[in-house]
Amino acid sequence: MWCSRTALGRLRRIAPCTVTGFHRAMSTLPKVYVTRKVPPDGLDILRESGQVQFEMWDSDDPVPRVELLKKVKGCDGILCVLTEKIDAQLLEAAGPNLKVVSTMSVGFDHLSLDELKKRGIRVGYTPDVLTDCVAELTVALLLATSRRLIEATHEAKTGGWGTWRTLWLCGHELANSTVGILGLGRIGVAIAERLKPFKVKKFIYTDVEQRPELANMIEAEYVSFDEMAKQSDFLAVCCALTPETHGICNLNLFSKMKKNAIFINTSRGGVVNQEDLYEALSTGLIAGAGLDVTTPEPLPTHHPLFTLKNCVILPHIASASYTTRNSMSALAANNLLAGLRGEPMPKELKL
Ligand SMILES: O=C(O)[C@H](O)CO
Repeated sequence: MWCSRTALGRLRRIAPCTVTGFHRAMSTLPKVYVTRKVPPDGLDILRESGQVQFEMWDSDDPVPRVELLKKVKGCDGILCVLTEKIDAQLLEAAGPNLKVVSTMSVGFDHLSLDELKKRGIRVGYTPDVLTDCVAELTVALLLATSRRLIEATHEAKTGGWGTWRTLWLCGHELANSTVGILGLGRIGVAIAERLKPFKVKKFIYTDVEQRPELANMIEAEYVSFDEMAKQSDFLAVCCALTPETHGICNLNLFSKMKKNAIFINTSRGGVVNQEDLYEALSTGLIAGAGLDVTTPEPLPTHHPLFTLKNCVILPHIASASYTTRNSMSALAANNLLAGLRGEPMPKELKL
């Protein structure tokens, strides 16, 4: 069902539509496929633009690949989320009309950038609008891990709470600590800004190159990867997943970290070697880990990491606030429409 504005545009959900004269009149509008039921703000923008006709996979679950390959055929634009692999096979299936791919995510490791570039397809993504939300969740996860909140509520609920004990459920505090940031960007800065009032002593960061402008905002010192491992009491991973960062958090890193260190990852699961992390956590190389992202997602419930009390695992919810998810969907829609008009996108990925 292909939908546009006016009568159909007023529908909050995309209801199945029958082919009518109205649809035939729309048939010259650029065709867009939306790969998931995205939050309403973005859908309203698409409908009210009058600029496109679009079809949406109207579900919270991912569109099956076979269906996706069928649906993108002949499309001018695709609005996707991070579970859809936009690779050579999909771009071939879409065909030569495809001009814009707009992802409702700041991460773009699901997009084959080389293949997109080769075909001159422009790419929109959604940085900035999720920075506060992701930073907030990162701090929550860090505290939940370092102060053992999940273990503590479990003990309270299940009869483990006996008398007050001097070292029971002790964790590690932020006051006077050194916080390391692996990959300093907007999100790393926002995390540091939130952690500063907890009386953190020092922020350090490492990256492929120094980022003086961002670092100055939080008075962070640039250090080598090894120094970051050695000095950090808390280490927050904020880098994008690229071939260079794939598996970068491995035994080499964990074995250099302090025994009281807390490792936090809200970027992508692929930056972590999970077997090595399991070893580090289970042998006491580091004190704890908080993960919002894993490989794969969802992480199977029988995965060894779930057996560890010192590992807190969340189901990729860092940007999950109503406000942020709506802003992401609105930005993704606006990127798509601008790209199809041949104008600069509000947030375009430079390929
Ligand atoms: O890449 C992103 O946008 C996050 O991982 C999900 O919000």
